[in-house]
Amino acid sequence: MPDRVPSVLRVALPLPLPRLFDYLPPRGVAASAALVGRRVRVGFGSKVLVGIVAGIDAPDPAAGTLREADAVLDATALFDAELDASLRWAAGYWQRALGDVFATALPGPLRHGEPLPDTARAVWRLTEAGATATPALRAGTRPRALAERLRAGAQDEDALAAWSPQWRTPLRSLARRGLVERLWTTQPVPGTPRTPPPVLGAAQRRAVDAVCARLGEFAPLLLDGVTGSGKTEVYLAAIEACLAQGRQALVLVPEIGLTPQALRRYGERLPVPVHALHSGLSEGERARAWTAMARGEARVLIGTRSAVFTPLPQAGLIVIDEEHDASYKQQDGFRYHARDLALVRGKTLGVPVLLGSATPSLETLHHAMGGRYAWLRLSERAGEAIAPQVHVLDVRAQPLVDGLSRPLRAAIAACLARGEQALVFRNRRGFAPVLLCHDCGWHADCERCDSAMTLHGRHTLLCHHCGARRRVPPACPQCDSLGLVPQGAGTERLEQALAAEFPDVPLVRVDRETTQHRDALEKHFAALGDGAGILVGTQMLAKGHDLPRLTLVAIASIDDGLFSADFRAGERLAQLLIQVAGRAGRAALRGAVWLQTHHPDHPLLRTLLTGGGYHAFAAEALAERRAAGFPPFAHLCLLRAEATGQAELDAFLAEAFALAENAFGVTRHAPMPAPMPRRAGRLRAQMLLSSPQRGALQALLRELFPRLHALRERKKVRWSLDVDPVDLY
Ligand SMILES: Nc1ncnc2c1ncn2[C@@H]1O[C@H](COP(=O)(O)OP(=O)(O)OP(=O)(O)O)[C@@H](O)[C@H]1O
Ligand SMILES: [Zn+2]
Repeated sequence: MPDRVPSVLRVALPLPLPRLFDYLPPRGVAASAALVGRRVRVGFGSKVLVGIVAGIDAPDPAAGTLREADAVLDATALFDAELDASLRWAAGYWQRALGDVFATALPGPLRHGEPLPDTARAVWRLTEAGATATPALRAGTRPRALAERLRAGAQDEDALAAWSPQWRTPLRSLARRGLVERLWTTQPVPGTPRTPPPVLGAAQRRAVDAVCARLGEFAPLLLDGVTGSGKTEVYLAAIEACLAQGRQALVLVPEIGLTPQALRRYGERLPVPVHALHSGLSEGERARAWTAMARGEARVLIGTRSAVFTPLPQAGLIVIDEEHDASYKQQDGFRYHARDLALVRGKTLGVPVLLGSATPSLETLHHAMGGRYAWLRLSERAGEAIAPQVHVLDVRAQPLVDGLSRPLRAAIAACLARGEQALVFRNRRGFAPVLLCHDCGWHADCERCDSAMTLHGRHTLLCHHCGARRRVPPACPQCDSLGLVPQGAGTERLEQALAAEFPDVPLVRVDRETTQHRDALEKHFAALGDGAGILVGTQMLAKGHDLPRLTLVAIASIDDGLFSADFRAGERLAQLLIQVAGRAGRAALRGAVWLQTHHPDHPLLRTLLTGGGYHAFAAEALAERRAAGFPPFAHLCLLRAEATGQAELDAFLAEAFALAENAFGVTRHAPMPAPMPRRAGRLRAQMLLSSPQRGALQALLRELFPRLHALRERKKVRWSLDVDPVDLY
């Protein structure tokens, strides 16, 4: 065999090891560059894995006999040149094995080696007989309404489902009479009846024009618009312009932003079917949406974090709604940030990336202030709505019963009496955050975590960190007193108190427990009706919802967030407060916000609520970050480690610390316990690296990552590198 001829496949396997694996091509297949980007099935130890050919190379003379790959699974590469380049960049930047990154980017079925799915969609249209018969169908019936709808054009099943959850019944009735027929197509279906857009305000118009002027080139743009200012209308208009140029659009939304309500809004306004990609879908549905975009059949995709990995062969625009949202950062495994990856893709693709928020992240705001991002502002609410009035309620000298003061109860009562709706916000689920012994001060802590257990109902203690559950003890385990009292109020307790006080209005609780399914939120809103009513809930209520009768937002407490040690805690809290306050008075009715606090003079609250609002807060916070050397003025990487024994943990971090010794331009901070030093029975510690130069930090990480993998201690320690961590926990 002539040596040094490229004849082995360098395969990226879905393993956390930072290297590629060499295989001979399957018998009868030549190792050519054309194989790069295709999936192969290979034996690995006793297992069979699906990997992606990352390159073709000459065999390493030092390597022993190589195994043959079992099969090549694709006729062409799965990732186009841009996506391939972006994924390689992501693997390098967030320090993750390429095989793992490739696997994350693929929908489940493709990752497991299945063929690309069939992407044809079922479409219904009137038959000739149906077109003739429609006017004769009984008026006011559902079959008639459906036939009228189909007269305007054929509709795919998603559009019908968005029109009515019970669409199948009238459809069957028409089908039985031969009035409708189904066909399968991969083409977008034209002629879907659409809701006309509102007339845009001047600021909205300017923003749309600014985006449209940049179509066809990379441009990062921040759409900085107060809550209810009509940012979504700007996205929609920009997407329409992008579609009119024959290009595709990708819209990213936060985890909980993608309600059926939001999907319907896009679906009814855009002239093409809107595809969705999120964790509520089956793996097969996700693979179909991914493939339809890859083939150019789908033109618009809305999805959560992982939708950022969708191929965009005819990209025109990327929109990131609520760009500040923490759910864009993956918090385990491959810790990528979807917003940042979207910006990199936008640059490679040469398309604008539109970041929207009422409370932009300090990083993004800093870029806008420095002129690196175009800064589009919407400072007023759209249509008739005006900004809500804010009242800060000093509760230091007020008796709180079940977490609610008398003036707040009165404000809620007045709101309900006007036939309007109130939202009572508390970012703690459960009945009470702490169970305390009134006599000796004992409180119920988790046995496996350094954390208090939350009381749920009357009898259950639950750890929100490890899921541990136990029954409330009959008496204090320390002093036998019977005086165990719940301290503070979670959503469950607020719900009970409000139900007792206002028994005649619908009351809905929205938190993780009551909102398991994706359409649960919509059911909750439906149960609220459109008269007087109360919503109680956590931050799930803070985002994106538009309830026209909602005029009062009551913030029961955010005091526990005011004194957190995390450098981003203030930013998070400010964003949450502004977002939840932004639910009040979004339509014709004026809104009000009431905030109960024991710290009315806290600088964050003063600046945010009575001073200059979010931008004044952000200016102060940026000055503090600059002084303290925190992002965006420094770049961080957190090495997190956990182990069952303290000695292994310390030894691992000591070695890591030593490895980082000679890094140029990077500060290595001494290892220390994590803010929660014990979780689920494991000890946790961390080491922070920081640098004012992204490049210097990246250079260190490139060296450090493989060396950490080679450490002797690594086997007993679970560790991860978190580049640009969103929190230090
Ligand atoms: N130009 C307009 N004229 C009249 N109504 C409008 C206009 N633009 C938007 N609206 C309406 O104002 C409301 C708020 O708009 P939208 O949901 O787009 O705001 P947003 O900025 O995305 O809000 P948030 O960030 O708070 O979720 C919606 O009911 C929308 O239909
Ligand atoms: Zn626990």
